[in-house]
Amino acid sequence: MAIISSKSPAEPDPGQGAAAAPASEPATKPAKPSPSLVQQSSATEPSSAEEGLRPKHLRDYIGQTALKEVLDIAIRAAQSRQEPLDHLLLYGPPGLGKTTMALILAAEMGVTCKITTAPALERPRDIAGLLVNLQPGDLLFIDEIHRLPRVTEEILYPAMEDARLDITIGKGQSARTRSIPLSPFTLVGATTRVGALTSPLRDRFGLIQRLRFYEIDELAAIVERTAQVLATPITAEGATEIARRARGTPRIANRLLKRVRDYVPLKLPVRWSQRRWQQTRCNYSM
Ligand SMILES: Nc1ncnc2c1ncn2[C@@H]1O[C@H](COP(=O)(O)OP(=O)(O)OP(=O)(O)O)[C@@H](O)[C@H]1O
Ligand SMILES: [Mg+2]
Repeated sequence: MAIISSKSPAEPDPGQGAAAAPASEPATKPAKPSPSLVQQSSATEPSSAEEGLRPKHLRDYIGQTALKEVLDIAIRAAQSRQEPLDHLLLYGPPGLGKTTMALILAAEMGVTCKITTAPALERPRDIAGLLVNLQPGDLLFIDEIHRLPRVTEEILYPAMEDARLDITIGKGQSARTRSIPLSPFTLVGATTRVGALTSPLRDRFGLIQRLRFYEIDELAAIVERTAQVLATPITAEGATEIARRARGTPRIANRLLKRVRDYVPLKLPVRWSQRRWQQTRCNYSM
């Protein structure tokens, strides 16, 4: 997976951020995170086509009933205690909604979601820079967390457990460790390979949740919702036909819907325009 990059005008030049430091430099100078390491979620500006299709609230997230129940309780408990949500590990095959759920959790908690991916956190100072810049309650989402380098992972241990960043100053016998307090935060890790996580890292997550493949009726509901977002008329039978071919995966269902949307107006133009007309009549109660 490519490193996420979203540079806003206010952000520093990538050449001056953490990513520009020499690879041998130890975690002594946590810097402002480079925009190539972190992306901030935005409810108003979808950064890609997929982004715009993501449900924004737990109530719009279709299926995964058991997961939603667990997270709903966790959210309400954290809010009543005015604490950040417990660290959460989401695992399951690609395209089932892990990133979507992380963004929803941040929205439900009313906090900022900072998104990064494990391969972007090569050096200790990459993760250190991210951690020290977190605001109280922020949600840090690390995708492909099973790919974290060992040295980065070890920095996360005290950060997750005690909201503390331990940094080593100097080398060899003169090396000293200094602790910097961090803002309390929530780490959400996502992985398709939970078995590849080390147990010290896995054990530091308060919640470990698996995403399951979706049932046909759930996928059909997702297709209907996506069709609505894309302003594409679709029948219940059509949504079910797409759902049947989606291999239990919302991303595949949405992709198939987009292909059907391209195909129908070209191959079945008359029926398409009739349906469009009916839909318009319906919308405006003509
Ligand atoms: N429960 C859901 N309800 C509605 N849409 C969903 C749901 N789950 C996933 N989607 C849609 O499927 C697409 C893929 O979801 P997402 O990117 O969250 O998957 P992922 O598990 O993070 O995949 P990967 O492992 O490849 O990173 C999104 O565009 C989202 O709109
Ligand atoms: Mg994802």
